[in-house]
Amino acid sequence: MSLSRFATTDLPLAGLKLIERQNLGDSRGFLSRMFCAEELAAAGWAKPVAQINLTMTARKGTVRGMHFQHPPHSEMKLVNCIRGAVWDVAVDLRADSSTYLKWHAEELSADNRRSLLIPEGFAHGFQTLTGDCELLYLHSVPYVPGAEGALNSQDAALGINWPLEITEMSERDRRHPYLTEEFTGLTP
Ligand SMILES: Cc1cn([C@H]2C[C@H](O)[C@@H](COP(=O)(O)OP(=O)(O)O[C@H]3O[C@H](C)C(=O)[C@H](O)[C@H]3O)O2)c(=O)[nH]c1=O
Repeated sequence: MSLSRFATTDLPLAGLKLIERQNLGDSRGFLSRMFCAEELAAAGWAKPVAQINLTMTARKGTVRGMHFQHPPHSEMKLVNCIRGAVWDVAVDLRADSSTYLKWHAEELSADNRRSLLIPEGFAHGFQTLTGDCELLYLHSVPYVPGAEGALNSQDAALGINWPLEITEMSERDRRHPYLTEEFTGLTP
């Protein structure tokens, strides 16, 4: 049996990866590995896990995001959906990237066991496709409130095509600024 517990797919934004967890099932149920430093180093996860967060979002159609941390607190995120299903979006904010301000989305769900490995320099957000969605985040650096940055998920300059009518968003997320020329991207 292969020791690999993950299938990794390169996505159109350099460094962004789709990680599919393998289930080892038997008559009792299954075992699924959520993280492996050695295997995921090959997919680009180059630091220890600094923090793990769990969020639950009750209402279908809710949007959270688009969040990032400013350098030097830029973070890698491994976003896992362990209950329900979400439309998970990463936006490339790397100032020197050929895909600067481009976004890519994947459907992550407890059933498809897919995760998004998001490199430093990206904003992240999602929309719930079901009720009671739980996301388990692995972060490569601690949460630094003063380093938080965000883009507005509705910004036409990003043009994110959210799949459902938006049913809920935090006031803080509603008020994130729209992009102006002053924003020139993130540099490490
Ligand atoms: C991110 C974070 C937040 N907090 C506190 C700050 C607020 O008092 C409260 C909720 O924070 P926020 O509204 O930013 O949480 P979300 O909007 O769900 O942010 C999450 O969703 C988007 C899509 C993401 O990508 C973030 O990484 C992820 O954490 O938790 C913490 O204490 N630690 C943390 O690591």
